[in-house]
Amino acid sequence: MRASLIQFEVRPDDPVAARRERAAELVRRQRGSDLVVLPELWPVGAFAYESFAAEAESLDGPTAAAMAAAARDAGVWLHAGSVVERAADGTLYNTSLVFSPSGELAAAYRKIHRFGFDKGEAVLMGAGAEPVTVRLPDTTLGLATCYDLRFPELFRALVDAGAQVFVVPAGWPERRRDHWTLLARARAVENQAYVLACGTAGTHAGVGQAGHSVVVDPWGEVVAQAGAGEEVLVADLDPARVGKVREDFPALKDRVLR
Ligand SMILES: O=C(O)CCC(=O)C(=O)O
Repeated sequence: MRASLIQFEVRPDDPVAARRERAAELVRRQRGSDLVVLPELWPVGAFAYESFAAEAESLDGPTAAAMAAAARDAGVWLHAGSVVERAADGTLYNTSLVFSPSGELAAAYRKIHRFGFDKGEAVLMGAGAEPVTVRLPDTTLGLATCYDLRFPELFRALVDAGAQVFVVPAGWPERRRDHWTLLARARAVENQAYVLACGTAGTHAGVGQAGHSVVVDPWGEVVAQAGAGEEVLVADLDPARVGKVREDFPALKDRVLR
């Protein structure tokens, strides 16, 4: 199973429409992959708080439409990263979208742990409530977004729901890059699952981005890792390896607290 992580650069001077077109074109170029992943809030920028309300869209808005078409054109499963969703009651959410190769919306996940403490996303957005998994032909994805990576209980809930591959779009800051790789590996080791962690490149809203998207296998080994700039990171996953690691070293069976 081939995964392509598009470590997109949110260029501050690009209008949202241009970012959308560029991202769609990058997805189309991944024909031959099974799963393509984009990062968190790439249409607006994860730290461009002042633009969240103006750029919010519904789940059949322009980004969803462009991503559905790109998934269909490329014939891939597409985790399209996240958008600022405006729900019917006006609440904003940081919502990840997954499309099937025929362009159907297969899943939407509202980020549960909002980042910013007393500002930014934490005050501008509502919190999601439901862990989300997505069944693919060969595996099951578990969805998490950026700051969620710090909350192992979410990943355990996803494992209990059958997840074998965690997909984590992010806009992780350069300042905490060490945490990014460390936490991605920790979530892989403790859950004996693949982690596909796809961040952004460049600087937007004055926040330098970590890049260094990473694919970690169920033993915690780094299979592939990007550099700092815009890049497509390609890695081959063996879905059978999850079952093999869980069978050979059955630590998940020794859980006591649920
Ligand atoms: O947890 C972190 O260090 C980064 C989190 C973050 O930037 C986010 O969730 O948008």
